Amino acid sequence: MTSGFASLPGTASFRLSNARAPLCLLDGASLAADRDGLAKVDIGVEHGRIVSILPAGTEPLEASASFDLDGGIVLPRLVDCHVHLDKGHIWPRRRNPDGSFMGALSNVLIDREANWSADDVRARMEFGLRGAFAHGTAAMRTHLDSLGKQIGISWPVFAELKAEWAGRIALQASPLFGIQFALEPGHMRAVTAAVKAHGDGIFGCVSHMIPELDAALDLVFRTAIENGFDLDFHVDETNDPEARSLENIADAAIRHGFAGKILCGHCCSLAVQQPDDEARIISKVREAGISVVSLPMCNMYLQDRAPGRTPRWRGVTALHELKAAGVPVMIASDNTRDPFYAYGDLDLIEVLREGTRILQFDHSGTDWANAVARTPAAIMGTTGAGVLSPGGAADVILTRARDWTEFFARPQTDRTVLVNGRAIDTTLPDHRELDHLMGRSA
Ligand SMILES: Nc1ccnc(=O)[nH]1
Repeated sequence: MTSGFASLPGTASFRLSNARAPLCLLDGASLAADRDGLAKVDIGVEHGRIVSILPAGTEPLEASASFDLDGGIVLPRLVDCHVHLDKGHIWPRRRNPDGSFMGALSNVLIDREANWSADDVRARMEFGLRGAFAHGTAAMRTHLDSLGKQIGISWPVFAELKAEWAGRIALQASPLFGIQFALEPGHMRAVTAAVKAHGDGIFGCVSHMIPELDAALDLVFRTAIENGFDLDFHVDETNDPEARSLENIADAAIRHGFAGKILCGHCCSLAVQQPDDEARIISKVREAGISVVSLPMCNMYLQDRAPGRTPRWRGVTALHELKAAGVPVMIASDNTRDPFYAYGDLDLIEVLREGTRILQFDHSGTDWANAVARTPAAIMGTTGAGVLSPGGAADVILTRARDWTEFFARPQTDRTVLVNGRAIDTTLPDHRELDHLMGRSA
């Protein structure tokens, strides 16, 4: 058992004193922030809930019932709105031979066909959930590969895990398949039935520039409207400027007067458009009420890769421009140790650190913590997650870092994670636990 650097009072009521918290993630308090956008606060906890957030030093402390953060940053537990738990950790048995997008797609397909039984999917998803929980994740949306026989395997496993993990991680799923399959009525019926039986009212697919794109999008939007689904798309994950399916999605949303939420992931090729095209597409995205999640670690891994050539592009979408236009923007983990991304551990502090470097969040405002907290919580409808608010659960990540440079300089592996006011075990699952599924021995 490890629970990080902080040893909290064992009482039902205590105070987290002299903490720094991002002002953008504090609700219900009027506070001043420093130049990093951090406010010095004392957080009162009673019976697992936050009862007060006051400027540090407002009320005298009883030393016995407080933990002094000594200026350390605290965050709410975080929200990961785009992951692939069903693919996670297959790398040892099915690598990506060249690190390319096509290499990822074809090797996942081979592994899925050969190995993705209910037991296999369950063990790997559970491994991912255990790590994410230990790192301090409160809510997560996973995509589930939804083609053929896999629909009947992965969705029931997902539903079981969602029930088992309720109260620890709020889990959602969205289906994943190439949009060409939207043209097959039998496929759409099967996926719709799986979402209705096991899902969370979220439907989606991967949009490509197929000739029938608009007709296929109409089928997807009609399915969503008939069933009251929100939508979640994988969009334009390529450096080909001809890939503008984001615009087709925005047009379809406007054409259908779609009232649900739409989350578009990746949108890489938006960053390689001519300025006029980029501005037009962003303005339609805004008008259509679409939110965008960038996946910086996976995008940098897969994009702009060619043998013997040094990459010149970071692979990420035009996230600053989208944000400036008023589009809700987020970042998330995406894949973990599978052919789409060889690394990763569902640690949103890593994602925020890498996102800060890859997307240069620094020098561009102090509210980027929203991108792994408040904004994805709103998109996922997980009320209360991703913010620190009086009345809310005392779900808090405690760190020793006093400003963003200390925070991002180190991986914060000594963090303490509170769930309902109690420190959880932050020991990570051992990769060896999956050896029996990988045909591997130590
Ligand atoms: N980046 C990704 C695209 C499609 N599927 C994945 O698992 N990951």
